[in-house]
Amino acid sequence: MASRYGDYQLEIYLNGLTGVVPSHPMTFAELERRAAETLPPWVWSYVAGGAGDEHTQDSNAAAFRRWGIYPRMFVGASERDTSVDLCGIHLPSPLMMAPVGVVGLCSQDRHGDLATAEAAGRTGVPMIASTLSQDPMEDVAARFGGTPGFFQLYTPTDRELAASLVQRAEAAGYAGIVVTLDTWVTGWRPRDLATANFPQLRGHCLANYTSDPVFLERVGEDAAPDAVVAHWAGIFGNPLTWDDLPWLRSLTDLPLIVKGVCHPDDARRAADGGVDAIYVSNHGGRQANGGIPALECLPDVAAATDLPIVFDSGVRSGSDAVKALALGATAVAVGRPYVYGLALGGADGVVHVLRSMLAEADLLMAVDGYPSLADLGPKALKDLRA
Ligand SMILES: Cc1cc2nc3c(=O)[nH]c(=O)nc-3n(C[C@H](O)[C@H](O)[C@H](O)COP(=O)(O)O)c2cc1C
Ligand SMILES: O=C(O)C(=O)c1ccccc1
Repeated sequence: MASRYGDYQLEIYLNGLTGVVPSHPMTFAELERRAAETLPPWVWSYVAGGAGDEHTQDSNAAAFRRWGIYPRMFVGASERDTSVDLCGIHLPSPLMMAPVGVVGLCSQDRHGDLATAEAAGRTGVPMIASTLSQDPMEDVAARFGGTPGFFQLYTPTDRELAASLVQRAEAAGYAGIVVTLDTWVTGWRPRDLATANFPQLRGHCLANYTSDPVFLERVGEDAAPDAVVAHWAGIFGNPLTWDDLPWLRSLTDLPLIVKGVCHPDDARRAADGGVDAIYVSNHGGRQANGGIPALECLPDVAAATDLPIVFDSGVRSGSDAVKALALGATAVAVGRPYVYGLALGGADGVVHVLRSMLAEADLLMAVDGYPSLADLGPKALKDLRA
């Protein structure tokens, strides 16, 4: 399928002829600056912050500067094919929206999950809907408008609850399950500690639990908010081991994607355990500081497995996405950038951020002579550190 993502550029310039300039930022730096001004301080610090002194978080974005994309001439890449197949699911582009637990709180009406789902429907960019949402997963899925969606599972210690959440995702039409492995306990986050702020402990973003029959059976239909939070805090995180993988696999026939895998040995073992895709991520640097930029982990994981690979952590632009694809990702997810778009402009703001990223990537493939994603491999890149 030929992509027309670059047309967003023309649309913006043509609007300019009638005096209309884009109402949302055109760079990540400006997006971040304006989101900081717009979001309530306690939401901003939670979203923007990371683990420790945020060295890993900063390194995630900086790691893209190690690589330069070779421009190739006489290619005539006038049509680009950006479509991908992810576990049998056809996607018009390799871009995805990473699961963000507090996205619900990032729009003025506190229904940011629904606005994000609407943006998925308008762009064809899939949303990976977090377990931690302001609206139940069924209501989120109802807004996908034909774009496939994924459900991200935080595996609770209560196995029946885990099974119930996955069954609900299947019934609601989600196309795949993403199990996050790196966050069964919260990392050391100085910004949140300094403000003694943790949104879920204040009762936010627990709609998937309070709408779940198993959870309600445990706490009682009329449980007080404090009792809900206390029960949630008690069952939220399950420190899974390899022995749990057969059980996880048995929960669903949908594609199973494991998120947070950064070591090639873990990728091999997960593949042996029957998962359908590996999601390379260090949670945007929110969980462990002193780590490795996620992009640096990507080539080794890609070399270790034939499974499709989803990548996130530090992607801030279309050229970042192209580099991750060249280093072995099948699909690339963004976190904070679309959340900031949501904060500034609701669903329209998310659509703007996604279309801008897609347009930049598409035009880069045109200018640099890469007509399809298959043309983007390690040879498209120069290691500027070597
Ligand atoms: C505020 C916030 C909340 C997040 N919540 C979740 C979550 O609920 N589940 C999950 O798997 N990852 C969660 N993540 C991690 C993202 O899925 C993703 O790995 C990360 O944001 C990617 O890095 P980036 O923000 O640099 O693009 C969250 C990230 C942020 C910023
Ligand atoms: O904030 C996060 O990154 C996140 O996903 C999370 C959710 C619940 C508990 C701890 C971390």
